Formats: sequence, structure tokens, C-alpha cells
Amino acid sequence: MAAAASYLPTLGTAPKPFFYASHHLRSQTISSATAACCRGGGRIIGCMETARDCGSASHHCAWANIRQERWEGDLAVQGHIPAWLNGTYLRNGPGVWEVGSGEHTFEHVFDGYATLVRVSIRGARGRAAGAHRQIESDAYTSAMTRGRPVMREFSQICPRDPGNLLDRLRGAAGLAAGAVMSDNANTVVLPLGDGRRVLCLADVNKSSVLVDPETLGTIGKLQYTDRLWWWRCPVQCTHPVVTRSGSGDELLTLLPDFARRGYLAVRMPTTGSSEREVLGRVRCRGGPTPGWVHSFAVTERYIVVPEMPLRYSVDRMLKSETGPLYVLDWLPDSGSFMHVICRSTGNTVASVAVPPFVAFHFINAYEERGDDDGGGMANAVIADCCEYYADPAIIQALALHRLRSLDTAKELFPESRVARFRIPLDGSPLGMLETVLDPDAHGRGVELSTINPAYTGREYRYLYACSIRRPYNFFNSLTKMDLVEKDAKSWHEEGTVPSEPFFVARPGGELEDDGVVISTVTSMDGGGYVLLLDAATFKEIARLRFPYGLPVGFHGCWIPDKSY
Ligand SMILES: CC1=C(/C=C/C(C)=C\C=C\C(C)=C\C=C\C=C(C)\C=C\C=O)C(C)(C)CCC1
Ligand SMILES: [Fe+2]
Repeated sequence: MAAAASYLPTLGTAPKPFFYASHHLRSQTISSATAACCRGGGRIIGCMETARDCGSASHHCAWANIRQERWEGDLAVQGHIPAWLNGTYLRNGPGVWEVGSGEHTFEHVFDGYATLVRVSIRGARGRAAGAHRQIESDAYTSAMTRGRPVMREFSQICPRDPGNLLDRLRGAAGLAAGAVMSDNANTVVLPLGDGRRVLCLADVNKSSVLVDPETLGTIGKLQYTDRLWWWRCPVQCTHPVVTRSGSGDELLTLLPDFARRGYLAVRMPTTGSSEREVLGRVRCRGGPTPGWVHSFAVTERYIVVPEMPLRYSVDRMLKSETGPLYVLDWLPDSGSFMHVICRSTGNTVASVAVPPFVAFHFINAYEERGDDDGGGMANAVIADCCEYYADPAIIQALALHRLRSLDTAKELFPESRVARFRIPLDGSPLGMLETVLDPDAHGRGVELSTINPAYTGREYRYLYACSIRRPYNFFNSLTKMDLVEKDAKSWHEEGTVPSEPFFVARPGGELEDDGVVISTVTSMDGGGYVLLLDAATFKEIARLRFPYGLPVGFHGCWIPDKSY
């Protein structure tokens, strides 16, 4: 991992005027929530200016580059932090989409170079401190040094136009060597072992980067020591499931297998070895390549493997081409399937055809048992997800230029639902897919969902997600959904874009919703704050203000402070 380029000086605690050598942005002193500026259309736009111009997501600071490479300082606390909430919340997500003096703007929200946000919360003292820092991946540091993207991001298939044969050969050689695949781990962050290191991940296998949560400094790429060569498994499921086992915590994840079209279910201890052990594999039943798998689900006995008809396009990857869905192809005729692997034997115990679906995030799964079941084989596996009515247009809707120009009062945005798969374990060839909650309960938008982690793989009742408060047509609110009572409670503040509502259980709490929900919120005036909601009432209990606007975030994690 190259050291961060020296021209990006590190900052002390007090925000100071700072200048991105490679960004050529006007130096900004981050002094108050309104000082942060958005960059749009090649000129700096003051967020106060846009707050009057549009009551929608357009020009929203959620899509603006973070203004400084790093910052840290105390956060102004409004409201009351529960005395038991002591620990560190980390949030990963894209934060820099422009490279050079603006001639290189990435196309998609998924492309942004990773910005890690840290919130240290001491409820016992009623205090909080914040920080953010760019993950110094090779992709980021080489782009800052060269003034242009050097590695391929989600939509950035080739760092330069592969016009001539030499460039194409160079691109293919780079791909073959893995050199152009990005390590921009901008999506997920999760603690390893005792939390002294965190693992940041994105969809490309190389995007597995270790970070020190105390300094947010980049430790380096996680070097897997197994033989699951990247040319066989160039991509990974970005959401591993952390499970406790007798010998300590382990990560379970899926690796799409391009050599023998299928998915490998692998596990790796969270400390010590970085060898991924293959637990089992399922064969793809349709299409020329595996379907994109951004997340999956587990139950106490099983691993649920989704085979979506939104499939990776190896052809595009090799030819350095991009298409309407970037490196993905929508192939509904190739079939959609749900597979189930037994965690103890690795055997495939079910593989059923299901209706076409488009889902990034699985919410949870559990085993459906008969009333008199003595603990033997379950009747079926239930798996819930945030599903877009089999419409891949959501991928295009997340293009950066569309998000930056979106007039949410007028334009529509793809709708989503809480969808439930029922996968029979009796050998039936077909699975079911149905909507389990009235979509109007969450404004016909549900995304970036979390649950109480103690209920992972078990029957559960509550989920927390980003949602939509109509008449605006974009994710602008948070909703707690009760799948038993079929009702919902929401939080909304005009003009804001809240990130994933992350549930933190109260130590010793017995009820499923006994805890707090944490979300980072970017407001239209360029402000940024961390919102704390009581998970039971879904009422705001505190907000911890950053002195600047935060770009949009994807996923977070919680590292409890064991000294309290
Ligand atoms: C609900 C909010 C958003 C919408 C999020 C949606 C619709 C999907 C998010 C999917 C994610 C996080 C996928 C990540 C993929 C990462 C990849 C492929 C990385 C590749 C790196 O090279 C917004 C739009 C996120 C805003 C907040 C609320
Ligand atoms: Fe995700």
C-alpha cells in the first residue's frame, strides 16, 4: 500500500484551510455547517445557495466531494446520549468522485474513493468526537498522484479510452495480472476479533483493506493466503456474515466462481489465519456467468445463496467496455434461483427457481418449522430482502450525474419493497416471492436495512431502513418496520439524506428493539450530523453535529468500548 502522497498534509484537530493539490478546489476552512460547499457543474456552489434553489436532492451535499482528506474534533451534542452507549461507530462510503482538476469525474455513486467516518461516543459523559479520513488504497493514492484514475472502479472500466490495440492489450494484461482491479474498499466496514483492526470491503476481491479504527490509518490490503486465485474469484460478496463459533468468530461469505460457474461458500476466522476455507459450492443454474451477489443471508443451519439474473459480464470486463448496466447484464430469461447450503456438511439441500428479482441487500433469513417440530429438518427457509420489483433501472438511477441533478419533487425513482422468499426444503423445484409489508408503510422505498444482530438467522420482528417520505421521490427518511404488527414508524427532516440506520443493542437488553439506531445525516444546507434514535419509539434522542457536510454513506459498524 503506497504511503499517502506527502502533498496531502495531515491536519491537527482544529480544521484549517486545506487545499487538495490534485483537486484544485478552493481552499476551504471548515468552520460551520454552512461553510462546506458542494461542487457541481464545474463550479463551487455554496450550499446555502442551493438550499433556496431546490427542495430536492439536486445539488445536495450528499453527492459532493469531502472537502478535506481527514479531520477530527469534538462534536456538538444536542439532546441526550444514553449513558450505556459507549463505543465507536464507523461508517464507510464513497467520498471523492473527482480526480485532477475536474476532468475526471466518476460516473457512478459506487465509484467514489472510500471515506471512513468515525464517531466516538461516550454516553457516560455525554460527549462525542468525530473524524473522517480517506482510505489510502492503491487506487486512491495512485489517482491522487497521477491526477487521474489508474484502476477500474464500478463504472470506470478502463482508466483511459481503450481506443487502440496496444491499450486494449495493456488493459487485458493489467486485468490478467489483476493490476487494474481496484482496491477501493468503499462499501462495508466490520471489526475483526477484538476490534483493534477493521476490515473495509467492496465488491472486488482486492478491495479488502485493513484499517486502524483509532487513527483511521490504512494498515494495508488483507492478503488472503488461500488458493482461491483472483482470476477464478475476482469479485466477492461485500457483506460477510460474522458468526460466533466454538473456536471464535468467523466470517462467512460467498465468492462467485467464474472458472466453474457457481458460488463458493467460504469461511475465515476473524483473527489469525486469512485463509478462506471452502464450506461448499453451488452450481449456477442459468446464464453464462454468476449473478451479482452483493449480500446474502444465513440461518442457524443454512447459507442462502441468491442467483440473480443481474449477472456479471466477463466479456465487458475483458474488453474494457461498459454498458448500460456497467459490468452487469440483465438476463431475466437466464432464470433466477435461490440455493441453500447446509453449513455443517456443505451440501446443497435446496435449489429452486424463483421469479426474477433485483436486490442488493438481504435483510435476514430464518428456518420455518412446524409447530410440533422437534428440531429436525426445517420445512423451508425464509429469506427477506430489499427488492426492486425485478427492475435493474436502480443501477442506472444511482449514476452520479442523475443523483446530482435529481429533482425529487418531479422525477420518479425506482421503488422497492420488503420481499420474502420461501424456499421449500422438501425437494420442490419452485420457491415463492411475495411482499410482506404494505410498501406505503415505508414510502415505497426500502434500502440499507439493519436488524438487531442477535436475531441474525433467527425469526425476527423489526427492521430499520432508509425509506421515502412522499411526495419527494428519493430516500429521505428512516423507517422502523414491525413485520408482526405490520406497521411502521418513521423519522424525517426536510431536505436531508440519511444513511443506513445502524441498530446498536443496549447491553443486557432483552427486547429485540431495546437499543439505539445511529445514522449519519447530510442536510441540504451542507450540514452534517449523527442522529441517535431510540429504537423502541423511533424518536430522536440526540444529534451530534459535524462542522461540515458529510457525503453519502453506505454501511457502518459498532465497536463497543469494553472499559465501561
Ligand atoms: C438508500 C440510500 C441510497 C441508496 C442505496 C441503494 C439503492 C443501493 C445501495 C447499494 C450499495 C451500497 C451497493 C454498493 C456497491 C459497491 C460497489 C459495487 C463498489 C465497487 C467499488 O469499486 C444512497 C443512494 C446510497 C444514499 C443514501 C441512502
Ligand atoms: Fe451493501
